[in-house]
Amino acid sequence: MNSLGTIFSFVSKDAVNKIQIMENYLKGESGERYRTLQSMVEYELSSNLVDLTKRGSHPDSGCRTILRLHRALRWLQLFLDKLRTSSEDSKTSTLCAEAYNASLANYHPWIIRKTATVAFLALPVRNTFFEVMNVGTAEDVVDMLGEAMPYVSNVYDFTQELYSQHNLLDLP
Ligand SMILES: CCCCCCCCCCCCC/C=C/[C@@H](O)[C@H](COP(=O)(O)O)NC(=O)CCCCCCCCCCCCCCC
Repeated sequence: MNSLGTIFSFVSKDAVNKIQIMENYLKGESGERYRTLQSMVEYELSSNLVDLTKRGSHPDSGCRTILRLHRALRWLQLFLDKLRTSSEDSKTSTLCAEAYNASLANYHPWIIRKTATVAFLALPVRNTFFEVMNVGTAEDVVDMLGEAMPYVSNVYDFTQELYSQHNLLDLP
């Protein structure tokens, strides 16, 4: 992200902030409960640590923080798949915007959507983007993405199922 330029700092700042929230829970006195998604959900729900309908005394619960990152993982899943199946002359900005509009955009206010759309325009063409990813040739990247995709999908599907069971997919 950082190698893509400061224009994406508003994205990585938010992601880093949310990861920091989860790391703090893991280091906290109930750290044990945050070792798995299931135990986090059970612990926070049974201890009333989640704002279920509107943001209140638990604005940064583990459940809502993971949900925000889970939605971003959906964007990443779509974006990586488009990268993997795109042609040489595809524009990363288009692939990124299509993935964003089909996922995260639905949860962001107008101003974030506009900022993100402008930021995407700064993305390099596909092969330059692959060089930035520093994984090797375009073929190496496509192979690596093909290997990584099942893991990304497994994590996404597992979280989606767990959150859907506990009706946590719309946390404020
Ligand atoms: C490769 C270029 C990366 C472009 C990133 C596309 C995602 C654009 C996200 C724009 C939103 C960022 C601003 C944050 C807004 C937050 O309000 C919003 C809601 O949280 P809140 O309810 O606490 O406020 N936050 C979120 O939706 C979470 C955003 C987290 C984005 C993480 C993106 C990770 C990107 C990983 C890059 C991998 C590059 C690909 C390499 C093969």
